[in-house]
Amino acid sequence: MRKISSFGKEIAIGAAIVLFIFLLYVGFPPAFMVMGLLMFGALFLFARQRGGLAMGTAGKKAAARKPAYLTFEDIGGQDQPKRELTEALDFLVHRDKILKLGIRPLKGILLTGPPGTGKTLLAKAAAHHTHSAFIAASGSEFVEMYVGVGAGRIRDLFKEARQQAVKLKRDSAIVFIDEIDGIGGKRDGGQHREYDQTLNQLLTEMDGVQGDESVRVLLIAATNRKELLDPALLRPGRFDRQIQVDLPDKSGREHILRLHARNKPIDEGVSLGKVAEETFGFSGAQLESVMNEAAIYAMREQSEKVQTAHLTQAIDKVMMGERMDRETTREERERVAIHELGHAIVAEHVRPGSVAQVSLTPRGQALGYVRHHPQQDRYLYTQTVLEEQIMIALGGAVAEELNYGGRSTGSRGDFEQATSIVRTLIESGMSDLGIIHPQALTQEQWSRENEKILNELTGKTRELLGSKLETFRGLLDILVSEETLSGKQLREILLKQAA
Ligand SMILES: Nc1ncnc2c1ncn2[C@@H]1O[C@H](COP(=O)(O)OP(=O)(O)OP(=O)(O)O)[C@@H](O)[C@H]1O
Ligand SMILES: [Zn+2]
Repeated sequence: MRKISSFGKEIAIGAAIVLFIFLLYVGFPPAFMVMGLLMFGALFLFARQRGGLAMGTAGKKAAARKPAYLTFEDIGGQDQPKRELTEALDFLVHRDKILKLGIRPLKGILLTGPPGTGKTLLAKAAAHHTHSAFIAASGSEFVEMYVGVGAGRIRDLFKEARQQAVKLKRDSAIVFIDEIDGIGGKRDGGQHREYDQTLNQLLTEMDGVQGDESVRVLLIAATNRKELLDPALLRPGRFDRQIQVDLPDKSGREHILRLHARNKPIDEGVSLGKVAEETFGFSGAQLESVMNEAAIYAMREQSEKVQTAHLTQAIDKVMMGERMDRETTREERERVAIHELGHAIVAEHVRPGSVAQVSLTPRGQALGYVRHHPQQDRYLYTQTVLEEQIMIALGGAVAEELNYGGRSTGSRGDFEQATSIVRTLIESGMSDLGIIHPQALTQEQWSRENEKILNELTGKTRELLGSKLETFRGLLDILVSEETLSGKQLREILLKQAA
């Protein structure tokens, strides 16, 4: 919350306390105490409202978020992004040195990666690290119908950042814009002017032509769809640094869980390392939910500590999302469709002609499925074949992640399948461990290798599907309305898109 609103709140609280003391002092009957309480409430609301009204539109949502006080130590995992970010920030910290050497000052840092991985946290920590003022907004706040409004808001945002820095006696400010693709997406020919103006204003602010050099403004932006960004934004002098923020690996997950367990009584029997193992593919935000939900389960059972069972329940709940025995909505069907298309597109890519049908009809536990042409029984599998199978299995979750930023329960069976193929790879000596006796492998070695292989193949799958996001749209419409898509249809559309 910014100065103005906390100031108002202080007045309100102060006034209420004075009133209370007064009432106590004169010994009024209880009815007056009730009145005092009511007045306290009214004053409090008034102060809040005043604080809100006094804020600019662009800054309002930003100010509703938490303040910037957060350090890199409060962020779990993400060692590489943290390192890259602090290196980049040195340019801001050692400003004089940089100027002396004639190095072009850093204008922007782009954080890319799936939602909930801590991009916002990194930006806040960056502000703390560089003693900068911090102001945040989301790209979606600038999308307006009227020409010039979005551009004006960008101008206000940067102005506000500079003013705040002056007020806090800082010589730099960090502006954080989440979902930058909302403003800086590719301009394809027919785009209307409003959009161009907003982006142009952003570029102008980044170039810093307004000359007030007493405060340096650094833009940190985040997106989970970098491929949609206008190339103008990616030119040197704009986002000079691009930092990939991925889903946390196992040790990262454990670190994040630990951070979110800090304020909770955890039973000695709980192994957060185990929880980390069971949450492959979870984002930091999902892990935070797991800890929170577990504490809620503990409370419900009137347990004083969070126990393993609570955590297990919480993992299930977070995986399931909101979905619980009710009819599927269009939204859900779209999600299932995206998931199944992920499997199908990877399958067609690694084994052309192999998909027989993609269907959204629930079958058994699954809400959708991909049917493959029967393959000849194989007795020998090469490493490539096994890796392709793993990629097909991962395709569903990766497609969801690329299109929605998160995963769902739908992928649980897929991960089990992927893991069991990984086991085959390792046990037949096709992993980096070489030829080993399976029994000689410790649990730790096993899961490290498993994680490594899965991460690598997830990356490959992501690359493959990431280049086909357009195709998803077209296929999605057909699949959701028809509920099935034949292998032939799929191949035709894939070919057309590739042409
Ligand atoms: N690395 C992490 N360490 C600790 N907590 C994390 C981490 N990543 C995410 N979280 C938790 O998830 C919440 C959301 O993270 P954050 O807003 O930084 O994600 P984001 O990458 O900016 O996502 P989005 O793109 O959806 O805005 C945080 O407030 C925090 O509770
Ligand atoms: Zn699946």
